[in-house]
Amino acid sequence: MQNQNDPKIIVALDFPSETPALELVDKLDPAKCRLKVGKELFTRSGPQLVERLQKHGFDVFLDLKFHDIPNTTSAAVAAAADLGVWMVNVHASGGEKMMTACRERLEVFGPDRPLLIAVTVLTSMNADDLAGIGITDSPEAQVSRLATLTKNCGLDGVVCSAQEAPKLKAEQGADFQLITPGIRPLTADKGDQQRIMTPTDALKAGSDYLVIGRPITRAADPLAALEAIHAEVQGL
Ligand SMILES: O=c1ccn([C@@H]2O[C@H](COP(=O)(O)O)[C@@H](O)[C@H]2O)c(=O)[nH]1
Repeated sequence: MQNQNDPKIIVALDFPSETPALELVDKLDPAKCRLKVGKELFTRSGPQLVERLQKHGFDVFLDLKFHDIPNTTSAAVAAAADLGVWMVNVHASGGEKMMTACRERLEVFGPDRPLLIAVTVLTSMNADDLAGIGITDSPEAQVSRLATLTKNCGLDGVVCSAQEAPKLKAEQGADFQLITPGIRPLTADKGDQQRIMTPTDALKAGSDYLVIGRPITRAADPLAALEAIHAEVQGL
């Protein structure tokens, strides 16, 4: 069930175990943020933790970025739907057949199905990284191509950098959801992210949801860091 407040900030719970994750979650308000469970925490703590977070009232984005053959991937998104998550994702580079199979598999879950989105180009990648895997187009062009494929397969949106948001909103329309990691307040470390934007600029550029991890979770006072971002974007 979707959070009626529709908070735009998704806190990435990238922790090595559920103890520090729950320590932070206990201080958070589900009216003000959603939570993302990714590969590390899910591999450690599994579906039980996701259920626990949901019982606390949080919408959960299960960020496992499935990438496999259509039969395997569609079964995995159905398992995520059974778990009751708000959002689940696959890699767009898995292609048309895989994404279509996933979308079709979720139809039986009706209107309460999770949002199904596809990762375009990881925000940690720049043009050189793309060239390294044989893609000579710019990240922006590759993101556009994969977003068009994703929309044609009937998915709800993509993971991209906020830098690509204006182009994608123009090309794919306002309803196509843009979930943007690589969010960095001005004072935050870039870390391994390449295509970054501040929370304010990202929302102004057309991001629907901001995925924010280390600027909150590694802050000396994570709650204060989240509150500062929340205050910054309030009313945008
Ligand atoms: O392209 C992508 C797709 C997913 N992510 C995930 O988002 C968070 C970002 O965390 P930060 O600490 O704010 O960098 C992380 O869980 C990634 O797995 C991404 O960064 N880029």
